[in-house]
Amino acid sequence: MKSVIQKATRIIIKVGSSLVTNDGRGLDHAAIARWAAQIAALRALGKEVVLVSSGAVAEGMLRLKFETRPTDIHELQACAAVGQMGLAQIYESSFRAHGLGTAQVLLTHADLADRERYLNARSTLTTLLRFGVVPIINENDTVVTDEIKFGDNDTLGALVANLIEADALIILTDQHGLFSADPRKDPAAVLIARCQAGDPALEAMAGGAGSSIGRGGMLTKILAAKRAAASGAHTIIAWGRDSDVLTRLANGEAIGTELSAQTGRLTARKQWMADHLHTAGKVVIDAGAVQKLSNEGKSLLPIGVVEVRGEFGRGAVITCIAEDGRALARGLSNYTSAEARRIMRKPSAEIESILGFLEGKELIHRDNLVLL
Ligand SMILES: Nc1ncnc2c1ncn2[C@@H]1O[C@H](COP(=O)(O)OP(=O)(O)O)[C@@H](O)[C@H]1O
Ligand SMILES: N[C@@H](CCC(=O)OP(=O)(O)O)C(=O)O
Repeated sequence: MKSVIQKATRIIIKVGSSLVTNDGRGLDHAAIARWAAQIAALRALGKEVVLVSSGAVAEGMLRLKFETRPTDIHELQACAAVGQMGLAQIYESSFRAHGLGTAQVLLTHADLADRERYLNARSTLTTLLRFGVVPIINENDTVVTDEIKFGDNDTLGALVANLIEADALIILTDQHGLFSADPRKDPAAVLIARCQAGDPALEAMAGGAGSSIGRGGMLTKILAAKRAAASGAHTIIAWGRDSDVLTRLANGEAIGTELSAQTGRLTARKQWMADHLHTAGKVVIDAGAVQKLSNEGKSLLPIGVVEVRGEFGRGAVITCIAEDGRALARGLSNYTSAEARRIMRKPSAEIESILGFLEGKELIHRDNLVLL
């Protein structure tokens, strides 16, 4: 049977500060070169990869000659800004050696909390993947304060997995995976090879960060796996210093800890939509569209829409109703209510000339549609 990583086509890989900066001694060029080579190999297998990299603060501290982590938020932010330049430079040159381009994406909490910005972040990331570029993500530390920080990149990695509906999240760290207790403190601790993401028993095993370099520790990794599982992504926690860790995973080797998601990607999305009680708007669809949706499992095209009710934005959950008022389905709209009114009853080939752009030839794609 194929492993989670063999099956995955879209993978988020998160690397922690201690790995990236050689425990705070400075950017680990050799390790970064090895990850770049392995990610190039994953891409050659047809997999899309997004890298979430920590290390800006640790690298900036070194460059600005801080012996200990500053407590002043602005000094920390200055470190992050300086260190991020180092990260961008080393990733760009390491991937370039394999003919791959990189793109820097710095995100804040506000970017993912606001629907419009969330959708923009999603479109940009998927566009970068389409261009064959490797997005390198970090938190935009220079503009966030403590209260609105993701705080740790394990959480950010999981949110990115949710954002672009990745199949898997690989968290590389300085331990071989999740142990029954913190191995730095308990020599009898044993590696947990497989478990279910979200199992509350795991939280009791995980402690905080093992060094002053890392932020999250194991608990944030366990919680990240739970969050990733909500959109159907499986998580692997593995030892990032293993020189072939990513290729071994891609070859189906069972290394590290696998935290499996209980629901598949599509099911998770459809469940989320089914749970959405308050929908922003409604579209009335004709008999032909009712047939396509209910009996043929097809997408909803604008041509089958006869009326748009309420106001909604792109990406809103809307309800599809038949002309007799029966609610039939719920789904994510590719267009705003105003745009939907302009393209309803029109063939999809005309969308671009009417609106000046094309978000999709469907008003609701069938992957984003759940029948009621
Ligand atoms: N149950 C556990 N299993 C493995 N590591 C644990 C556990 N509990 C706490 N840890 C600690 O978590 C550390 C990894 O987290 P962290 O230092 O934040 O790394 P990273 O920079 O990779 O995010 C390990 O070095 C380890 O000491
Ligand atoms: N944005 C911060 C990341 C902090 C962080 O989450 O560190 P880690 O626990 O090592 O993944 C930085 O680049 O320094």
